[in-house]
Amino acid sequence: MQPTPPPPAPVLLATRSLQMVYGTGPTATHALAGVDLSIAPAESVAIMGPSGSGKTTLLHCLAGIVRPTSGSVLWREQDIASLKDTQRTALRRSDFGFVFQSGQLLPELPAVENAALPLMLGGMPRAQAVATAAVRLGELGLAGMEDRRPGELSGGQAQRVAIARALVGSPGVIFADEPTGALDQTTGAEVMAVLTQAAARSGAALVVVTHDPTVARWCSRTVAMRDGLVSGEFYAPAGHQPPAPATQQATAPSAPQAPAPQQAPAPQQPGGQAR
Ligand SMILES: Nc1ncnc2c1ncn2[C@@H]1O[C@H](COP(=O)(O)OP(=O)(O)OP(=O)(O)O)[C@@H](O)[C@H]1O
Repeated sequence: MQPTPPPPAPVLLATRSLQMVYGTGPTATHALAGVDLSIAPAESVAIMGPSGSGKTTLLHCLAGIVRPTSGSVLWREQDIASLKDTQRTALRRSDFGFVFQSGQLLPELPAVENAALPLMLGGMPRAQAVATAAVRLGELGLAGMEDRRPGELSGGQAQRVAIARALVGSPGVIFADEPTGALDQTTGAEVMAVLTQAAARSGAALVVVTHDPTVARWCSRTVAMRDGLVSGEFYAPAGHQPPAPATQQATAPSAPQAPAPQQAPAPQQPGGQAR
């Protein structure tokens, strides 16, 4: 008797035959050459690859920041590549969160207002938005720092504010482009601990573009890119737990105690479960 195949994993976000060409004629750059990718709800996916392989272009297409040349981007089965710019902007505000490398906070606003911005832009009254953002900051270990301006925060604290801002509207997915790129290794590990735990707690999927294999190890899957195509996928073993943060203070106070570290497969090395 044949065993019953497992049910297909649910899909939150997907690309189908995704192509992105910058420019025309002989100078055209084929940044994405036909990418098929499916991301499940609450999954964490790292996108790695050499410089110029198309990682950021893929992230921008997934997030509806740019419109692909051809192919589709399916968000909850809706093709967002065919939406008008105003519709994609509204979708980004309501359903997506973003964390970038650095410099993303408004320097004149206190931390809590930076974190509250997506809610205020969505029409929530200021007092309610600020109160909601303050709760998020507290969850991420920033209680007492609500009134500090970005210039009064460390790089790691500023990234926590950015993570709070990304999560404040309870998005279905968070996109992070080199979120630790401006940080040292220890602070970067702390930020990845906070980011992955906070995304998991809120049930959001996470898509991280990174050059750094130690960042990718925080994710349950690594997608390798080369020349605008997916060249391999590596899954962390079942029960994968990310590496323990460098210090216990690295985790948000409300986060569960990190279990003993269990090594995820190094991306792009034999031993990972390529599919
Ligand atoms: N706006 C643009 N106009 C023209 N070409 C672009 C544009 N953005 C990206 N490209 C080109 O598309 C290709 C893929 O770029 P992309 O930034 O997606 O790669 P990447 O893997 O993220 O690179 P990196 O790791 O260096 O950030 C590169 O050849 C790049 O030069």
